[in-house]
Amino acid sequence: MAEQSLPVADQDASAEEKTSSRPGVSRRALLGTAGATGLVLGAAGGAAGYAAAPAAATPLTSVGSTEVMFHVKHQPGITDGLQARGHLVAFDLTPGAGRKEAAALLRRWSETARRLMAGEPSGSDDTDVARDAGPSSLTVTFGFGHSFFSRTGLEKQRPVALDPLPDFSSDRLDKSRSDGDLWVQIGANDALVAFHALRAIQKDAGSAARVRWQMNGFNRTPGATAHPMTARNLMGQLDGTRNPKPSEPDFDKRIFVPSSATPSWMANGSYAVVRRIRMLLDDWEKLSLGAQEAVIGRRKANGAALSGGSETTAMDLEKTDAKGDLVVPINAHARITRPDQNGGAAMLRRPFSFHDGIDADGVPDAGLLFVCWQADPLRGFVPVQRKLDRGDALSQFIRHESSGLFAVPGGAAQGEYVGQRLLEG
Ligand SMILES: C=CC1=C(C)c2cc3[nH]c(cc4nc(cc5[nH]c(cc1n2)c(C)c5CCC(=O)O)C(CCC(=O)O)=C4C)c(C)c3C=C
Ligand SMILES: [Fe+2]
Repeated sequence: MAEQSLPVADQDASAEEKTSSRPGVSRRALLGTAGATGLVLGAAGGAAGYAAAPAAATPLTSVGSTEVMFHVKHQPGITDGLQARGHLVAFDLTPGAGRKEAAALLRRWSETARRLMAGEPSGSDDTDVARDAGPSSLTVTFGFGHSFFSRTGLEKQRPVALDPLPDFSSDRLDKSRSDGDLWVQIGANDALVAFHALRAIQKDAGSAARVRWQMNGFNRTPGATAHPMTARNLMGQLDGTRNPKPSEPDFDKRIFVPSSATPSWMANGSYAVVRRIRMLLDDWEKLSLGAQEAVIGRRKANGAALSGGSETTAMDLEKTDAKGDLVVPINAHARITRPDQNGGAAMLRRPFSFHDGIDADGVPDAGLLFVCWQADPLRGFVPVQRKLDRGDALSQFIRHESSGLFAVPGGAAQGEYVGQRLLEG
């Protein structure tokens, strides 16, 4: 079976350098031995953690002790495994705030993210909400929206790839919950750790920026299953099976901006497309199992293609049944989204599910916070969404309600803040 939608430490050789379970215990060792319930005494609770903590540090499992590094080549939160809790927040700079204020904000945010990802308090005014929980695989990721560049007088530095996405006929977008000058993605395997980071990031914004929209999501808790599995979405499908893997030779080329790219501040960065996609669950749940499987082209139980085999068996696009009909229908979602059906277009999907209660008309406000990563949206999300727009069996069960496109620069080097090369270049 594929890993939890995204490759975790065991699949991604470089992940070992990006995560650690202190003290001196690698994440891989923990997963392989004690697993998610393995105790790590004193991790993140001692000298490196809450400085004012009592002498006896809280024992942590590997879930709590796992730390994702902040100073890495690509920002955290892109290739890391799906986290149990997530917050997506867009900010607009306040009137009067420009490049100088934005630079100071990114400097503050980067320092807060570094500290919290290491399991340290955010500062002297820390609220203690994340006390005892360790870093819990917290990641904080920062991006810039199209409007950021005119607000800060940096139009010449705006990448062409950040041009607004085209309109899609199936879009039902709420502009107030779309776009934004700045975007922050927070993920953690502990809900309190994620909330704590969200509050710290919001407080850091001070008078420089205010929240434009916020969305909250979740995934299965890592460690809930004995072996890592591809995650399920709220329609019950295994979602993420065919995500590109870091071990594949063209992974970096597909997902990350090359170091030689222009503008140079985007070297090693990526572009995030964010869509709040409502699932029309009342309609979906009325379908028979067979009809649901035909919509996707894969089995619900194990994610295998309808042409046979297991989750990882290649889909046979030509296979027909006794009547001569294609066993993977021509409009099946998993058929028409494939790179080989879209001129090679590929993306790394790293979503969170959401559930914001029940609407006035009694239907669940639930679905997918679809976040996908690519080196260029015109060779990733755009052609695939155009194809889906023309005839995806899934389209009558979903509704795209908001949209954002953000330029996410490469990771900050030691002593640097995220976006410094843009803001001070
Ligand atoms: C434009 C990109 C995509 C949108 C929007 C999208 C929405 C969406 N997808 C599912 C469920 C599944 N998607 C699956 C595969 C899949 N989907 C996309 C792209 C978009 N999906 C791609 C590129 C792929 C992989 C294609 C391939 O390479 O084979 C699957 C099958 C399992 C898997 O590979 O992940 C499911 C299930 C939902 C529910 C949804 C909107 C709510
Ligand atoms: Fe999909």
